[in-house]
Amino acid sequence: MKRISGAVFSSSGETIPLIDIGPSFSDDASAKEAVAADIGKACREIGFFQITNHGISSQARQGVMEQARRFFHDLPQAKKDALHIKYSKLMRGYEPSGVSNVNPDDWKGQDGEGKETKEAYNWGYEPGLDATGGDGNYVELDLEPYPKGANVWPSDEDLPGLFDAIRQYHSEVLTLARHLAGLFALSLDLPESHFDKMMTHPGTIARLLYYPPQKPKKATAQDEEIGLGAHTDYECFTLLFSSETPGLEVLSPNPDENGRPKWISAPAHQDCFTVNIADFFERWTNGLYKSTVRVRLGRRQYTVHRVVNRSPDKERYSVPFFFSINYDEMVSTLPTCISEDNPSRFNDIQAGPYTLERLRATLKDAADEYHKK
Ligand SMILES: O=C(O)CCC(=O)C(=O)O
Ligand SMILES: [Fe+2]
Repeated sequence: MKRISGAVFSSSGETIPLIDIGPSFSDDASAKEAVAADIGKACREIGFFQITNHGISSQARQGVMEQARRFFHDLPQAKKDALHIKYSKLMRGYEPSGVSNVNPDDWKGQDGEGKETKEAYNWGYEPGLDATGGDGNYVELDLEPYPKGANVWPSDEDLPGLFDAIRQYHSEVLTLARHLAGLFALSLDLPESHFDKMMTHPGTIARLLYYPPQKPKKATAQDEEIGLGAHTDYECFTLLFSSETPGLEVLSPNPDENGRPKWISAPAHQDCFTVNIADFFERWTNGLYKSTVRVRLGRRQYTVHRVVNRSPDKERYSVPFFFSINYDEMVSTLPTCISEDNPSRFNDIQAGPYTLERLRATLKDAADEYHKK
């Protein structure tokens, strides 16, 4: 066992490490290297960690949480329905429960009904959400240039202040994500600036998520209600902020004493962000950094994280931010992750088309018809 920044870290990955990234903002190269080393270790072992002293203002955090509550509670259903993702070919806007399942197994036996209870509101990068203003070359997931972004926002009359709160949150978190990308580079024996040229107009999808409290369980019910099924994320890494109702669960690399999957509940601290590695980065690092711990049991394969709001009376809200590089960027396996003994296991991939394909796979057939047109 090793203690990292106050958190108990077990080498078998039984807890989610907590890393104080404050020292990484100093000019002291060795302090930066030390934080990068802690991050690298967490990424190789479990692919999840939490960060404190991240620099995101409490105004940005509280502001976006307040807007999440207002979006799901105060906006009339008809106004939400007018923003339905079915009107957006990039799945921007309002996603009622039942429209998508991140785990395709969850469609089965549901008579076409989705199993997940979450509701979402999705948006993506636009230059106005980036503190740098972008480089003028943004292209979307489908590689089309949308100078103003493909987003669909509620009107300022319906939800005054929502756009401003989201703009502040998105731009602060994007600045942090670029900083973290530098630490990831250091942790992989690359210069800190290695990713800079690839994140001048980076794909960044974010969403407000709402998980209702658990309904009383029927005697006949087999399963608990799932907020968001077992899945991995698709991009480079995710930065998650949530309300204080816990719900995020991460699959342990070790099964429980009966050989069943063991889920670790992620603490929901108001001053922490949870960071996890996603599939694009796992491929890019030749599998060195884990987006997924897979446990095979019978015919089912369990993947790395899910959300179950177990509270009978408290709602959970969260705001994940999925960080990608520029969507038009094509990447080959990072040079420091390959050697003669460990050649690249993955083909070159382009960030936008890869992510779009993964997103579309979460939609049920009816919605697919629309989006695949
Ligand atoms: O809401 C959460 O806690 C996690 C959300 C998540 O895993 C996702 O949106 O991919
Ligand atoms: Fe996720």
